[in-house]
Amino acid sequence: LDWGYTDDNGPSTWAEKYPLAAGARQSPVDIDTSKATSDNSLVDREIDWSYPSNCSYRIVNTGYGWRVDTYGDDTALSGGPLSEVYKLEQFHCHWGATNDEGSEHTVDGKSYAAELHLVHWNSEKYSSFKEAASQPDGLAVLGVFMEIGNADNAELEKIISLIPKIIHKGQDSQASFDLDFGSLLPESKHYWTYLGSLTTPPCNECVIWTVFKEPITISERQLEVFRSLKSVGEEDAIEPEEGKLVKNYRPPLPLGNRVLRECGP
Ligand SMILES: NS(O)(O)c1ccc(OCc2cn(-c3ccccc3)nn2)cc1
Ligand SMILES: [Zn+2]
Repeated sequence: LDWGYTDDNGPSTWAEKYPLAAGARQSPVDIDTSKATSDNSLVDREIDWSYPSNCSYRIVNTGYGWRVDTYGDDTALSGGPLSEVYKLEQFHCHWGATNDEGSEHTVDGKSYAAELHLVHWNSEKYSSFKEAASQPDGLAVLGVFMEIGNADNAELEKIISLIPKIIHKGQDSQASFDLDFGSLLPESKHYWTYLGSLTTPPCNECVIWTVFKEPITISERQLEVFRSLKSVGEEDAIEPEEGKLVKNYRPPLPLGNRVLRECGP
């Protein structure tokens, strides 16, 4: 792997091959709640999403985690900090080896056990995800914190049940399940928003981030399934315990002189 999350290819080494990783508009950041400024324009234009209740998906092991590719047709994200309508491209998750780490964004220094990212691209201004990913307003990512709860997350379970089919890097599985995205998002629409980047190489500074304040819950068992994914292909004959994707989060980068806005208490 030319980049990853181990000591020899992890976040502190990325800038060697991916110079954007050393930029001034990088993500994630620590959300210092005392620095957040509330902004009436965010309140006036409520963030709004519409996702289909059921459509076909492809889940893939990228070597860095699992990713569900949606075929963004009748999806739409607008309002809040966004000036155009964005389409859902994919969603994925970041987690840690233990439950006291794993999220990418932190809140006043606190980490959550995992963080879900719903990745959208500006289909009003650009003609593809890849084109949008090289523009400063190209992507809109919704970040949802995940904390450990007793109950399984029923919607996530539909995804987790497919993970045993994609244990090795490069494996994928086609599934058409009816996914209620609404329940992958918290009840409260309160959020923080700032301008940032992809949190993995090539670290393009193309993301308008919206991080919800309220976490959703996931069970310890479900998180363990995430950690059973491997970062190597089936053909890489290595020890069974080696190559496990036990963590895939980038620690926070400085907010610098960026504005951090919030909507809702
Ligand atoms: N973790 S996250 O939600 O920030 C996040 C979201 C999306 C990402 O896309 C990776 C990517 C970008 N490109 C790309 C290709 C051609 C041109 C430009 C970009 N290819 N793969 C990475 C991290
Ligand atoms: Zn992500």
